[in-house]
Amino acid sequence: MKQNIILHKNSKTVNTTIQLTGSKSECNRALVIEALSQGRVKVTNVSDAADAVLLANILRNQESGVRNQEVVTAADEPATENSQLATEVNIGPAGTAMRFLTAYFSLEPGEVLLTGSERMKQRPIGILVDALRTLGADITYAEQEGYPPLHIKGGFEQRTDTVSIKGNISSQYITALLLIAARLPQGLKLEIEGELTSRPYVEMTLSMLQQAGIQHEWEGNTISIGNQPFSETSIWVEPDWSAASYWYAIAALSDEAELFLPGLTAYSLQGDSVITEIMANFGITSQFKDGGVYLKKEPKALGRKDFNLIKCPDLAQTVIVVCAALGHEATFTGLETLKIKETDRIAALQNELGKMGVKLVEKDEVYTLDCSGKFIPEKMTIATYDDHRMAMAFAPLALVIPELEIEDYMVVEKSYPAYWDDLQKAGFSLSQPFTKA
Ligand SMILES: O=C(O)C1=C[C@@H](OP(=O)(O)O)[C@@H](O)[C@H](O)C1
Ligand SMILES: C=C(OP(=O)(O)O)C(=O)O
Repeated sequence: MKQNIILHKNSKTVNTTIQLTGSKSECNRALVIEALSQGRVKVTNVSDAADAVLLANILRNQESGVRNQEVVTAADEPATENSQLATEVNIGPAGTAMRFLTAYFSLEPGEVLLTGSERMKQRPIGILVDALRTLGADITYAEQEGYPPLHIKGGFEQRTDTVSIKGNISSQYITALLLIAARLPQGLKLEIEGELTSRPYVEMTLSMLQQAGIQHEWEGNTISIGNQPFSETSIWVEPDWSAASYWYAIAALSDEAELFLPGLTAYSLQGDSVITEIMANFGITSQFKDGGVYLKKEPKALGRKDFNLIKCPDLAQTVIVVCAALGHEATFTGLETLKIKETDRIAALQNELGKMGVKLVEKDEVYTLDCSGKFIPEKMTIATYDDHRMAMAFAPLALVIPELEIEDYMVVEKSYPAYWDDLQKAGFSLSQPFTKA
């Protein structure tokens, strides 16, 4: 059952140490690499993020041939005595896992019906399916053309080594293909058409493959990976910088803040570590020492007004909510992909910021905050739209709004299950709303 939570924060001071769980993005890549490496690569510091835990269960249970799921017949192929049975794999709301597994199950022998939550069935996957079909994969749509669920008959014979793919919809399609590339008999030459969105995520993939012994070349718009073996190695998953962004937001909305986040380094594979630069504009200093990062709030006039978030879309809600709370009328670009994430994040932000009189106005793909009608309500209830980042990005508003209610608070489990416990540790008080019997 979906439940709400009410947040209060009396003092505007925070001073604590928060140990963040492993990065969902790094962990999901590492798990796929581990599975593809046939026992050579081991993942350590597996994330507590529900999406990563689910992916680990699916991939690590495969040897038994069970994949931890019920065996069903694919919807587009009624059961007959001769038809093969497909194993149903349900990845819920995990977009990254959906995309990575589409490539993975195309490669590995076996038949799978890969499905997810209702929202997952609205998140496009046609670009990836087309690319895999060009390579030779056998994938059919079990419901709507271009969207999950997918019926995948694995173990395809490779037809070509060269595939062209649009870069501006989701980098996850590109990562999915790169992850399996070294196991393709002919390797892969991936030509990226047009602009590449979320580029640091592709760089993260290539770096992690390199850690596992897989070499690549990236020349112009083409990434090439030859058929090659994985090395014996272990991959340690760094703490999650996207999760760290909520602590930067908390610091930005506090009067005094001193926080220590162990395990985070300046040389992260995660593009979201750019939160250190973004939040420097809000007076938050980041000092890397003792194997982690110290955040400190320093008095500073708000400067920067333009934020291009094309490389770090998961920071959009964090940064936009902080700007709204501070009445900082900034403009944002690079937000095009937000409409196909866990929810339409643009619409969700517009609705929820509207509850404090702030507008997020779009013109020619430039989004501007209009704070002219901004007010601070005594109580505000935030809808979260099955999106963990809506809950986590709005919670810091408890530092400015006396009573903040967050709907369906358990949604944070997707990437940061300990979020509410950590807020309590930082001095936020949490209570369940009174519900009539
Ligand atoms: O590869 C990844 O781990 C991710 C890539 C990004 O998606 P897009 O490439 O679709 O923007 C990001 O939003 C998502 O949370 C994680
Ligand atoms: C977009 C996200 O995740 P995914 O695409 O993996 O569902 C996210 O974590 O913000």
